[in-house]
Amino acid sequence: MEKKFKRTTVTSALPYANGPVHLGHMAGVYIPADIYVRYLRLKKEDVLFIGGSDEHGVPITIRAKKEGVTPQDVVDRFHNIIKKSFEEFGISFDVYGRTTSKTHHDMASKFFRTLYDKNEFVEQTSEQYYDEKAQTFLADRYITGECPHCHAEGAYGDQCEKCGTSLNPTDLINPVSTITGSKPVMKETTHWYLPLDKHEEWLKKWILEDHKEWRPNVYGQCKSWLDMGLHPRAVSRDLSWGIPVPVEGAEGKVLYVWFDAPIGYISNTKELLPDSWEKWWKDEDTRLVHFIGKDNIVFHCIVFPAMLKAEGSYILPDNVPSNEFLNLEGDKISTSKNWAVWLHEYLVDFPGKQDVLRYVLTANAPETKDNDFTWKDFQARNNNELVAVYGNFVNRALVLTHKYFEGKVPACAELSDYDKEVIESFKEVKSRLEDLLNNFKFREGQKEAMNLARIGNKYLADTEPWKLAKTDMARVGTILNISLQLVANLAIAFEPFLPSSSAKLREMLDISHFDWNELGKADLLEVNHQINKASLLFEKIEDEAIDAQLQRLAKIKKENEEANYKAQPVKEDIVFDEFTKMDLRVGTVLECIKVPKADKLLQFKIDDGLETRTIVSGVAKFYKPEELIGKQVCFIANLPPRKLKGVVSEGMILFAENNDGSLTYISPNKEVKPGSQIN
Ligand SMILES: Nc1ncnc2c1ncn2[C@@H]1O[C@H](COP(=O)(O)OP(=O)(O)OP(=O)(O)O)[C@@H](O)[C@H]1O
Ligand SMILES: [Zn+2]
Repeated sequence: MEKKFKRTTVTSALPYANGPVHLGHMAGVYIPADIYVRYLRLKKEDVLFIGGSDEHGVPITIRAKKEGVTPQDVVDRFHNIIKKSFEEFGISFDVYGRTTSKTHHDMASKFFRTLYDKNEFVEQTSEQYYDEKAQTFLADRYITGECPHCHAEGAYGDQCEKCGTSLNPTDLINPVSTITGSKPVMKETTHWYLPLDKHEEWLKKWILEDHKEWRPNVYGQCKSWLDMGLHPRAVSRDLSWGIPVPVEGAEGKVLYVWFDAPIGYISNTKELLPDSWEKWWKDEDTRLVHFIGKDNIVFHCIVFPAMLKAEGSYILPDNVPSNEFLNLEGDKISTSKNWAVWLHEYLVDFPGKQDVLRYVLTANAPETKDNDFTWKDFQARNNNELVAVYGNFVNRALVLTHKYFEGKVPACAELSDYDKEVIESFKEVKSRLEDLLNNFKFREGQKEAMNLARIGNKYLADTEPWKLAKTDMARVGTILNISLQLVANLAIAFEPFLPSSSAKLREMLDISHFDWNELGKADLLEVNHQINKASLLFEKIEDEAIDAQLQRLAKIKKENEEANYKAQPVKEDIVFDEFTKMDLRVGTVLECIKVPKADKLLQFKIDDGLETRTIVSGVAKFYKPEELIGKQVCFIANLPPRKLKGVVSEGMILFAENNDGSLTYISPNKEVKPGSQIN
């Protein structure tokens, strides 16, 4: 039997304070967590929603060094940007803390010390990479090299971003220090390890047997980690930015960021509730739920539970509803490549449209597999669903009420069978929606809410009250009463998903509050209740706004291609004779025309010093024919003639191909006699 809990602690992954938050973060973690929490609050359950910034770790120190500021400056800046974005999008944290707070330093330090004193760590001395120039060990992102799995260059000491494999610095091929660029040496250092292998037994039972209800993606990832066998994991690092290891003789060592970050959930709870935080973390009647993205599954399902268990006084998570990843226009979202839609920038371009983004990101949430965000889909969902279905229905119901009944809720006359059917159909929404939300199925849940508006639109289209106004006002009253009850139901059903639209709707209905328990009822608005004027809930998004976004992304893509350009590797050696066999010459372009019926081809007449020869080249995309007349070009003179689209080409003009694929002709930098040889 399912356990009945007294309260729920909901955590959402601590965003790393090394950049602002983007669409992927919202779709993966914060919107689903917020929907869930709002839903529980509406049901009047006891719930705490914990958030905060993750402010330690190497990428922050690397950024600080690059910008010539302190790590504290970096995290202060991004903590504030991130916190503000969450507020603007209605992510309703009870507390939003940070891991640089004193409360957290004390909490994490104490946690480590407890495990240390209980002998839950193993201490190991091993040889690790050390940068002699910078006089420092090279943890995580301070070291880079070739990935041993996919052989991509630039893999980091903790992970290859290309293939996603997590790595140890010693796995890297040809490692170099990212601080000085020098080749590191091996040097002995001592660290503390959490022996996950000792926890394997109970973790297997707890996850694989007792939590079969976890999402298949989460369960599957855990199973594959457990099947591979767990190994001790270092929980300290030789770094200066972080929480000092609270053990004598551990100078210059800090807690590994993945050890301290999840403890941040606990610290932030304590920050909010200094005296009563413990019941949210230690009482068996508390249900703990972690919202995260898929790259955090192992930490929340295996490492953090092992830490909690080792400590001994904490509860374990009841569920970890992790999402897969959201991509952007077909490519992986990446902070370092600026391939993202940043929340604060979105609001500059689409002011007041927080709920539109919430809607689209939930409609398209990566709940079972990776999904793609596209601006065209964003526009279509806004225009065809929010505007045409939800907004349209609300607007029609309210406007007609004002038109025929001066904005007063009309009474119901006798109900037709069809009216009764419609009322029945929205009665069922509550249990269906609850079932979906209880099981973290937010996409389907939102569809269910939207279905109320579809029912409403169909009801108005079928009953056509505007045609009855001259003949049967009592019937018009009935139809509008039912429609307005549906509108009130929409305000409740959408409350967890689109909170600001629901607030707007309540304002239009002049009702300050609805109870979740009222969802599905057909008597939410009393007869004669005066409603306010209708205003638009959603507005159409035009093509220009979408084109501007697509252009911005195209520009970023181009800049990334430029930045990542690398020349092709050199071809295999040839023998010198083969080179001398090639007859390379300079010629002067006498004529140049487009080849008829061939988009790509230009036909040249070249003075080669002996005669006039015809050469065809596929460069019509890059040059207008007249631009090339009179220019000197280089060509291969001794290729056998070849027919191209009906024209015989006697040789090949040489072009340099740029990284974007464009072609540029090669010319001697001073005029030479036509036919001059290139040696
Ligand atoms: N594209 C995405 N889709 C879904 N979830 C994501 C995405 N990107 C990040 N997340 C999740 O958001 C949470 C916070 O992310 P975090 O701040 O650690 O950034 P990150 O994973 O380093 O992302 P990035 O490299 O884009 O900055 C994590 O749980 C992570 O799994
Ligand atoms: Zn790789």
